[in-house]
Amino acid sequence: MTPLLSVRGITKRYGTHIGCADVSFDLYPGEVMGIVGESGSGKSTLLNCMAGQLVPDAGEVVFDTRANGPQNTVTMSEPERRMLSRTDWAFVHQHACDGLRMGISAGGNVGERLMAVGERHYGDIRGDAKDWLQRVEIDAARVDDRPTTFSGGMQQRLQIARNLVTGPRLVFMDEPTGGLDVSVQARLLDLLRGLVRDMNLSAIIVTHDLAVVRLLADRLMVMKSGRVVEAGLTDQILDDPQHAYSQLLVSSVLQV
Ligand SMILES: Nc1ncnc2c1ncn2[C@@H]1O[C@H](COP(=O)(O)OP(=O)(O)OP(=O)(O)O)[C@@H](O)[C@H]1O
Repeated sequence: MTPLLSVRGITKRYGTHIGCADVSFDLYPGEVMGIVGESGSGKSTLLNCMAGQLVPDAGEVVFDTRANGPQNTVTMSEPERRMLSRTDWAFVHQHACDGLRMGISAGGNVGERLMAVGERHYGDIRGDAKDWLQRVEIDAARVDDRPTTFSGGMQQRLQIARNLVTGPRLVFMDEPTGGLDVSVQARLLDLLRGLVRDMNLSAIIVTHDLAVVRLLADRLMVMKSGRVVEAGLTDQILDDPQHAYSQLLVSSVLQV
């Protein structure tokens, strides 16, 4: 099977400082990869390099495009990459305000992404937007309300609807449950798990929270100082971490 995403030797420096170094892995269709590590370990740098938001100093990110098969997204043209990020890719930010347009309605937020891929029929767009609001457990009657009137959990669910409405195949998530109350986090995780399964989504999830990866990720990469120190099946790493740093990470969480 062709990997959906093939990452080879991704390295990003900030001046002389290493953001991430020599990261390689394959992600297959329907697979969810978790990236964990302490603050400053390079998780966001790696995620942004993979999602085309940062240009790596070295390495390739090869994505199996629908139209032309595997393509290196690091060297593809900006318009091609932009089109990918509207169609096949989605990016869920930690702070919903970074992924939503707070000044337009909830329906507008979902509909905008449909229009970006060529949908023009107002009635269809509004209908799809309402359907998606319901799928993320937001009352369709709120379609004309602005996200500023929503709770933090609702804003995050709206961001997810906006991202998934165009049927992407790969979703990048940066701390999707960060900053939310524990009960709100649990509901969001349940929702995400259902959507990933129903849509057969592939996802890469950066998080501090091992409960998030335990629930969502098939595989895990543990990062420290910009490098991957351990990679493997999530349950295996969490139940029997091999690297001293992974052991510390797992035990420090268990003690909380
Ligand atoms: N714009 C930048 N300029 C200089 N150094 C940076 C920049 N962004 C990140 N770094 C450095 O690169 C390293 C990796 O940072 P990164 O944000 O990728 O880590 P992280 O694991 O995502 O951390 P966090 O969990 O706190 O978001 C850190 O040492 C950080 O200080």
